[in-house]
Amino acid sequence: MSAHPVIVAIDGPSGTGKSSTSKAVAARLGMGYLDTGAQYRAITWWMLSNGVDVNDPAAVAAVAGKPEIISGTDPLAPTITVDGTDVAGPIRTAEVTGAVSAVSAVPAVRTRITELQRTIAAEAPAGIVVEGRDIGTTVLPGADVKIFLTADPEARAARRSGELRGTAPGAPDLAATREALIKRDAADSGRTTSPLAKADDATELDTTELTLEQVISWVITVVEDAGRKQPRP
Ligand SMILES: Nc1ncnc2c1ncn2[C@@H]1O[C@H](COP(=O)(O)OP(=O)(O)O)[C@@H](O)[C@H]1O
Ligand SMILES: Nc1ccn([C@@H]2O[C@H](COP(=O)(O)OP(=O)(O)O)[C@@H](O)[C@H]2O)c(=O)n1
Repeated sequence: MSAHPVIVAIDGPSGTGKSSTSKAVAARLGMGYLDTGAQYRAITWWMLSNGVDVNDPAAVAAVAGKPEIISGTDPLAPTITVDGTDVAGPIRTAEVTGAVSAVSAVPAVRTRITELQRTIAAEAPAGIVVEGRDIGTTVLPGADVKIFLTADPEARAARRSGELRGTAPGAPDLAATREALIKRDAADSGRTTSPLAKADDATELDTTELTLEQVISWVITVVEDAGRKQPRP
């Protein structure tokens, strides 16, 4: 369909539908999928597991190069390991969620993870959908398609809360989930190094009133249009 493998960047705050949309789009178009939040969660998990003070940026920076993080990019079965250990479950705990913004704000962490992300995207044979906070602005500024998803905080909290109730017994209630989500968004948007932001050339979609299927269809149309506009090989 195109001259080179298509690269799609999907950014936005928590609970806007980035992961669900990106996975489905990648699966239906036969592309790879990369969850960059999982990588920041993985390095955070390693810091916590090794007794590193996550609120001490110098301590985090000093060991940022140590863990080996490997992401599997099959959208039907994405994987994440740290030094060979499968951490797909442990990276979703409230402890990691509460610490990830502090760890991901450390420039040495971002440099390391950004390099990893660029290598994965460059090596994706059939193109890739990469989702996160700074993909369109910093990681892959030359992406073929850039999308910025948004949704009202109430909708985002309700979605996240429903998801946690389904997977984690004893999960926090809606108000607590909403508060934690708003706090994390503020930290992610306010940090100095590559904050959560919409790239100037990204297309924004408010998903508040849309079903997941509507969002997926819309993104697929945008990606297919971009593929058609590319020069013939
Ligand atoms: N448009 C939507 N309408 C309703 N629920 C949605 C929508 N998009 C995503 N969800 C649900 O919201 C939750 C969070 O979505 P997710 O894709 O993980 O968001 P993000 O990656 O942006 O944090 C999931 O349970 C997902 O099924
Ligand atoms: N490209 C990215 C992706 C995630 N992150 C960080 O990683 C955290 C977890 O990302 P995530 O995508 O798993 O978050 P959820 O919204 O899915 O809970 C974010 O809150 C950011 O602190 C980042 O800094 N840059």
